[in-house]
Amino acid sequence: MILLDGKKVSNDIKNEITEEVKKMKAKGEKVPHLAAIIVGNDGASLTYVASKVKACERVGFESTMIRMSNTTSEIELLDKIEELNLNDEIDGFIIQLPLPKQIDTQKVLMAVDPDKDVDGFHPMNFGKMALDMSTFIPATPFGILELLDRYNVETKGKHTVVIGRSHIVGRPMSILMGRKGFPGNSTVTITHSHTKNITQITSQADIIISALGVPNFLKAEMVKDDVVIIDVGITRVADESSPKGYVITGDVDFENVSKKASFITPVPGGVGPMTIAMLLKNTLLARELRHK
Ligand SMILES: Nc1nc2c(c(=O)[nH]1)N[C@@H](CN(C=O)c1ccc(C(=O)N[C@@H](CCC(=O)O)C(=O)O)cc1)CN2
Repeated sequence: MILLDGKKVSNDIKNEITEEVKKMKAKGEKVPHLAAIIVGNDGASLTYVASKVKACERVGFESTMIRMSNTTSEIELLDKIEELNLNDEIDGFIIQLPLPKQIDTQKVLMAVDPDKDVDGFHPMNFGKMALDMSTFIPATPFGILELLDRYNVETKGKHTVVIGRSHIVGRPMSILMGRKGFPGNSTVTITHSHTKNITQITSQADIIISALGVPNFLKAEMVKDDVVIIDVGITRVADESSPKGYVITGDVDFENVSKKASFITPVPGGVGPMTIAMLLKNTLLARELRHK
């Protein structure tokens, strides 16, 4: 079994981006600038945004974090987005999800200038991705592609089963794994909460990408030998014995499934760190596109 080490690969990517930024600085160019809007006080979201800011510092990007209260109205958020759309200093920005329930997420994401949409969530960028056009690919799916690529995991002609159909991971992942090219050329099945007899499907999969958010959902008896496992689950499970009071738990019963797998991502240290690294890649791309 080979561990798909997202922590290591994300570090490599950050080092590569750092070199690019040094070249930009040497030429007197302005470095990429990422902004992140966070609405409310969700602990996990605050951690992720803090990691994004820290990652920007590490590679030499500029960053701006914008905090808005939990009671922010949709109009207030749309005004802030328009401000960032028009701010020439900002190359790309994200709105950390999930948003409080008074805000229509889809409406807000559609207000982002597609050229600054480094999360790749705007319908125009999603459509371009589905049509194999060059665009911003959402960071988590982009990170999974990069991991498969760097470990040379064969995807052509394989049966990929995606568990979960979220707009952030499952849906884009199912499109990307079925597209022409590498990684891709896979035959894809997407499963969700209405899928009947999921074990019958997962047990035929060569590659399983699980983005369900149910800790330890995927058991050893649900997979075949030599399966490739990508675990996108990052649920905080209460655990008084741990210093933080919780442990990050994936969708996959790692201890038992790893005994059958050919490749597997750990949680933590797999897909999560890749998400941050690929956001930086998208921000670099946004900078390049705006100044070419
Ligand atoms: N606007 C966005 N919102 C959200 C996205 C996104 O891509 N854009 N994805 C997730 C959260 N997320 C990034 O925002 C994210 C999740 C997890 C990690 C990560 O590094 N996880 C670590 C564990 C971290 C911990 O201790 O909590 C790991 O898996 O090793 C990074 C980013 C939803 N919202």
